[in-house]
Amino acid sequence: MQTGLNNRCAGLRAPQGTLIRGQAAAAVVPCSRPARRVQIVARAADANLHSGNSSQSFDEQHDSSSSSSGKCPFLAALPAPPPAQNAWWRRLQQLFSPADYQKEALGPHSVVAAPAQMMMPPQYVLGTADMVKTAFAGEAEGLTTVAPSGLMSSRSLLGDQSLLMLPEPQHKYLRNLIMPAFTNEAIERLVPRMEAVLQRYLDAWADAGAPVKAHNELRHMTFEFIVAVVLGRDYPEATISRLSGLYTTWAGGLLAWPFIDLPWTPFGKAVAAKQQLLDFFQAAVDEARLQLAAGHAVPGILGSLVSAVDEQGNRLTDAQLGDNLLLIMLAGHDTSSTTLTNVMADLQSNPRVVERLRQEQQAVVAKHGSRITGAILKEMTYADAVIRETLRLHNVVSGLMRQAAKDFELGGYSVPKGTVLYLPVTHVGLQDPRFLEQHPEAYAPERFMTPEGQKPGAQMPFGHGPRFCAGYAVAMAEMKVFLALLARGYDFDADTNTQWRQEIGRVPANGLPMTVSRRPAAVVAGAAPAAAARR
Ligand code: HEM
Repeated sequence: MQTGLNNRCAGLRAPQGTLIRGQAAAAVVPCSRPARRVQIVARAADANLHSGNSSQSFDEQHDSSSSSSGKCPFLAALPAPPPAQNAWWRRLQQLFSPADYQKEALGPHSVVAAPAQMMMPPQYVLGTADMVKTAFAGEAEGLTTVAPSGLMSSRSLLGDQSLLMLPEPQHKYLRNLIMPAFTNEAIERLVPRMEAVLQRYLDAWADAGAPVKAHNELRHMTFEFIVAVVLGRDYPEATISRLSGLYTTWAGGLLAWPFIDLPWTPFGKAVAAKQQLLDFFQAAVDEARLQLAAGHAVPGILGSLVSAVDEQGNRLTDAQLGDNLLLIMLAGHDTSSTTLTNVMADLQSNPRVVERLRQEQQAVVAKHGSRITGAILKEMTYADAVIRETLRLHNVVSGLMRQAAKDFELGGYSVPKGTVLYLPVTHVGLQDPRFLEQHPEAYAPERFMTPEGQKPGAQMPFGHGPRFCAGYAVAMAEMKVFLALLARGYDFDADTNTQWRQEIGRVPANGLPMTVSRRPAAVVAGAAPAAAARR
């Protein structure tokens, strides 16, 4: 399939008729260049896709239309967005309090230009869900591209073949090979393993007989979980600890300026940790390939990855597997653990929500027994809404970047090629028009249970478009299994009296001390009246 793009200079179209804070967003700009077709479906035969040569930039591969000398006169006549409402140094706030930064920068505007910084491309902050979605989706049409990370560390630590590093169409090609590992059927097979890992942690906390630091424990739990579901087997505790330590060192290197690769620098240590992780994955990949060749089913996400074949019969290379196993493990544990930490704090503050979670579990257990399957998870609509509500208020990925791959128009403003687009996912989620009249500051999972609330609306905690979170279904299954087991079998009491600081999402300064105890067996079977979490 080829998707054609009519390359008028109105490349990025805001939805027709959208009114953006009093300004009509042009749907089609009346300034045509000859239409140009953009190949967006990846085949191995496409330029160097399988060998993975991604050194050529997206622009070099695809765009010769919007050089500065050939600007569309219509676009040239459009204004630039108004300047951001806050001083340049307030951009630091982006790191510590992203939601406040996003709100202040935008003020009453739908899009603003962040203060210029020397040697840096211009940056626009987009303030409506429609604009943000259009920028995300524009990548599939060749109008935006993943923003180059300002961090030198990213490419060397994430690897050339990481989905996060690849522009289109290489990204799409690789994603098509990777995604079968994340289908509903693939996840269905993982549910028993998920349940076993999560149950073990809950039991250990109950057996501790003393408060555990929930945030740290949830990080361990989600790490062990992701190792188990990706590699499809259990490893001894010593191996998990070693891998977890290597991950911490490796991920720390992404921000370890100066990026000097010497054995004693944090960056050098991260490079060494990455190599050890890749060696570990390579051994698992070699073993999985042997099993596959011998006609055995290979478990876990790795099993699907080593089995994946493109239409020319190519399989994922060692580099593609290594870089993306690194990514899946990184993307798949701190995000979930931080979300679950926030869920625990939100539940602690809202006993009525705990009560309703328990009622849902009693109904599910009464209908299906205590076994959890993928189909049964779908019936846990309240647990689903709880996670969505926590992500609405305490989103982990607060903002994302894209870059204009050519000149285009957005909401009546010109966006020159190269402009970095900051997509303030948290801000637009908090401004979701569906909830503005419904106490948006309140914790109310029920808002996601109406037919209207079930639509995505302005909520994009997992992104949107071609790079939508690959592990979305795994993450939701993991968090729902955890909530189901918790509500069925345990009481908890968490100390939410703490400061929250911004890391990957907001994390509690006190680590969220939490006491866990088992509930009477009758409650698990759905016979006893549900009680709220102890306060
Ligand atoms: C609460 C949990 C999670 C949240 C909030 C989350 C959020 C996100 C977001 C916002 C993106 C889009 C990045 C972009 O557009 O540039 C993303 C991408 C990704 N996520 Fe997640 N994620 C979560 C869990 C997971 C899990 C459990 C896995 C793996 C099992 C995973 C694997 C990935 C991968 C591989 C990508 C890159 C996709 C691509 O570039 O095509 N994530 N995630």
